[in-house]
Amino acid sequence: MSERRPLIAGNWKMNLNHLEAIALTQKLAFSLTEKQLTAVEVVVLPPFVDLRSVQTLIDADKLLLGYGAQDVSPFDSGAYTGDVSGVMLAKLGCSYVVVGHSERRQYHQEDDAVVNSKVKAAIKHKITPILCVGEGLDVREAGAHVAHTTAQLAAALDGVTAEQAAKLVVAYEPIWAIGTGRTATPENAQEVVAALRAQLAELYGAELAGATRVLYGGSVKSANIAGIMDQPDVDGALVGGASIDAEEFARICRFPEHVSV
Ligand SMILES: O=C[C@H](O)COP(=O)(O)O
Repeated sequence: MSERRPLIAGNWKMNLNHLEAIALTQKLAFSLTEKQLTAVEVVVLPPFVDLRSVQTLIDADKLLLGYGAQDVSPFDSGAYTGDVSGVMLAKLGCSYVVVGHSERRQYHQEDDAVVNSKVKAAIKHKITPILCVGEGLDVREAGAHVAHTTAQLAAALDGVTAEQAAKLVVAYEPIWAIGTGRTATPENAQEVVAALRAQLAELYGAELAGATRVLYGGSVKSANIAGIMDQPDVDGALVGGASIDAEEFARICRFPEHVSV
């Protein structure tokens, strides 16, 4: 495993109301020891309407859990019905925000330019973007997955300086593996994650690339996390479906043997 601190982030997607969010957060906190939560950074990414409840619980009980949002507006304020700004997320203490998720790209027509503007909005408000890239099955079958994902990464970071990119987290999520139960093999994940790191090195130099955490996402479960984490360039996971089951998510977060107690 690399020296980069592993990060396991649970993207709840459009699941759980604020009461269910409180129950899940409590259960998760009680399922993991301080040692485990120190060795591995564990972050929850609830829907917007749950954020205040999750924040209140984590702050009041000083839980060793991070939290963030699933989306951010490119705008700071104004007549943008339905948007939630980085200003608002920062006020709620969010440390992370997912940007460029394939579900946003697919269902909300977010193209590279929109993703780029959201990355910049997050950085402006000192919220770490978890920048998602990933290829569809057609691209994978055509053997163009590395070119596709590295191009997505470069486009999302257009105009972002090395200083601004210093805390960036990247997530490789092959679309064909999301919610399908069809996980990429650890070798599939390593190939693309290593290429993304090489792209970061090209953009910002080897030091920043070596310090940036790159996650894998797509049907991650307790049964496959160890093989994925064994890959030298994979620093953690962005977990969807399995993250709304507290026990299963805790098992995923306990993956390294040395923090199994
Ligand atoms: O953001 C998380 C990913 O889309 C993975 O979702 P999944 O674990 O349900 O496949």
